[in-house]
Amino acid sequence: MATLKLHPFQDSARASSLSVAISDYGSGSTGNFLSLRHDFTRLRKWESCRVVVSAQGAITSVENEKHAVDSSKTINRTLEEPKGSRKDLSILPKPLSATDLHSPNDGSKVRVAYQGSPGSYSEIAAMKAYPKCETVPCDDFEAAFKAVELWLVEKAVLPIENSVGGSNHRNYDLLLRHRLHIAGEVQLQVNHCLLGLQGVRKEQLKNVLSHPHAFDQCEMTLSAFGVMRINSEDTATAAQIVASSGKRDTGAIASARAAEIYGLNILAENVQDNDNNITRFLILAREPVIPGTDKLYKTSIVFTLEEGPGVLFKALAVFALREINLTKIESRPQKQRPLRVVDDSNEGRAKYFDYLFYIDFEASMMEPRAQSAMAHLQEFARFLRVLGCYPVDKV
Ligand SMILES: O=C(O)C(=O)C[C@]1(C(=O)O)C=C[C@@H](O)C=C1
Repeated sequence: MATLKLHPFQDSARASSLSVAISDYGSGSTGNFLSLRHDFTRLRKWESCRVVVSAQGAITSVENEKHAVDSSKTINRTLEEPKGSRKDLSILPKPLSATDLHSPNDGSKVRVAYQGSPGSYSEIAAMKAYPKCETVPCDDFEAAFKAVELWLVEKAVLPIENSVGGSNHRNYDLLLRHRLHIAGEVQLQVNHCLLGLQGVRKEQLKNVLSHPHAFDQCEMTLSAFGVMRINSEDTATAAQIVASSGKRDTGAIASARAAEIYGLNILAENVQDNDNNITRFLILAREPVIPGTDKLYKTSIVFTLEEGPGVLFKALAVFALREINLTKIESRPQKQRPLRVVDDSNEGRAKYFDYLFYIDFEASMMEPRAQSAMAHLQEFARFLRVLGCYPVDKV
């Protein structure tokens, strides 16, 4: 007997069976799949359930969990087996078949992982990129990366920068830690709404829940409003908590879609400080996009440089010399080697901080000027990786 805790990976409105992964994500093992035949149609997308499986692999009970969002990992499930019990051979990995791996080009049936709950901006971005996709909520970004790596989904969408708040640093670090490719970008106009329970007026609110980035984007509005801010995992989870708490003095900043999903009232629209509040998301995939020259392409790279005067200037010159426009530059500490010793000849040791440079430039890797710029950069970069070359998106 084993107990599994899972979230549906298929559109629960249609799912009659689920394929779930039971794996140790820490070791990066793959392919531990178990097929469950059960009618999960009453399980809503953001809910989890507890499934008890017999030694023969049959489902003996399915309990719907009351609380909508579970703090345990969405993707990382464990098989709890009582100590000393016989090994359950029926749950050994089932080989993937060609149909499991099939991913059509029209966007339908494409499964896209994102961090947060249904109604979050990341989910909205996934639906902008693949209107017919099946969106898969994940507890955190790490889980979204792993869902792609383990073939549970085809793509992951994650926010990387916002026109007002700037970069999402953690996601830059994750890009390097994992070996996924950037297969596209999504530019999304983010219009925040102030949400509350039905019949509540905005003057009644004492607390507002939301994601810290959403708070940053609504700084002036919230300061004028004088409410207590409470951080949540994402904006849609904030809306969900308000809906389930029943607290009339608590509101959320989230999308209009979140209001609809969780049955909240929109108390105010467009509460962001700047009308041009645009968040840029990256689409990650196991395979790179084969770049073309048919439309405008962007290339994202990351590199480190040797120590020396003007090295960053030289690195940037490889683009300027070829008239290649840079759209983003970001530097992040090298977590593996944050410091480098530059002089230990005198007393003490001179140490500099060691940085990684992330650059986005407007050119396709199919263009000779982009290829020669990379060859030129490689001459003095200690490390260089092309993260992806993908079509430019517009709002
Ligand atoms: O909280 C959400 O809904 C998200 O999708 C995350 C996120 C972010 O991290 O920047 C995405 C878009 C908005 O900028 C606000 C929040």
